[in-house]
Amino acid sequence: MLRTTDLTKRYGARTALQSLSLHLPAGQFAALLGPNGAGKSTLFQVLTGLFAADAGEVEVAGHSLRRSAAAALRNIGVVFQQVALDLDLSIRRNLLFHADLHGLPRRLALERIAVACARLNIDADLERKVRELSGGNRRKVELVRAGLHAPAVLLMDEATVGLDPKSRQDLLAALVSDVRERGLCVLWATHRVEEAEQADRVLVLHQGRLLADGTPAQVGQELGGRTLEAGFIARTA
Ligand SMILES: Nc1ncnc2c1ncn2[C@@H]1O[C@H](COP(=O)(O)OP(=O)(O)OP(=O)(O)O)[C@@H](O)[C@H]1O
Repeated sequence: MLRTTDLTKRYGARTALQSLSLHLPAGQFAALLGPNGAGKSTLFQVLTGLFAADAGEVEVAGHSLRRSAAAALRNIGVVFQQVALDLDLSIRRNLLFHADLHGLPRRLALERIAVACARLNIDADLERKVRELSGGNRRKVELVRAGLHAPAVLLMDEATVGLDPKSRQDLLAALVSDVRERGLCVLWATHRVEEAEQADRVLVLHQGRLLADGTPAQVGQELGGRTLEAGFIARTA
């Protein structure tokens, strides 16, 4: 579903991604675990076409990002670290704007907005301006927006920042059901080991390279720790 082959990205003399090759199938919830500066955001910027890679290939749902960018990008939903909503528009207007960009029929868009907002408990606030919402609820609007065009691949960069424990749990439950029922492929960038432990698979990124790849238990062992956290800290500190 999502494949990178020998992906390399440099900023001047600094190499942020070094020959990174990954394959994530449909129906998998993968955590991209890396310390600050590992290259997680850079990978997302390359995957979403914001930056061109210096070398290597990206394929999304069978479409090459280089040769068929529009088709590849149609299959990606993304939540970046920074909030990117129009603060002076209501939740509904922000979401409809995104739906229009993707050419979603209005009735379908309204239906998906209603269902997704109810799932994350922000349906009572649909007409409120985003400026009036708490940081956590703004985050939820971004999450709804990322999934509105039903992408095959969802990229989440530190998606739970600002969410309280209950909201974090709701979000994870909603994602897991999309992964299991709809075959969604999720790549969840985080530096929180406890979040990575809930994923089907953990990819550990360090200094732009893949350090370990497997189930949370396998990766803990591969990194030589008694737990995933111990191994992660020992090898990336
Ligand atoms: N625009 C830029 N110009 C120069 N160097 C950059 C730029 N963006 C990132 N870097 C460098 O590239 C490397 C990877 O950074 P990146 O932001 O991708 O890491 P990250 O894993 O997302 O980190 P964090 O968890 O802190 O967000 C770091 O060494 C960073 O300093």
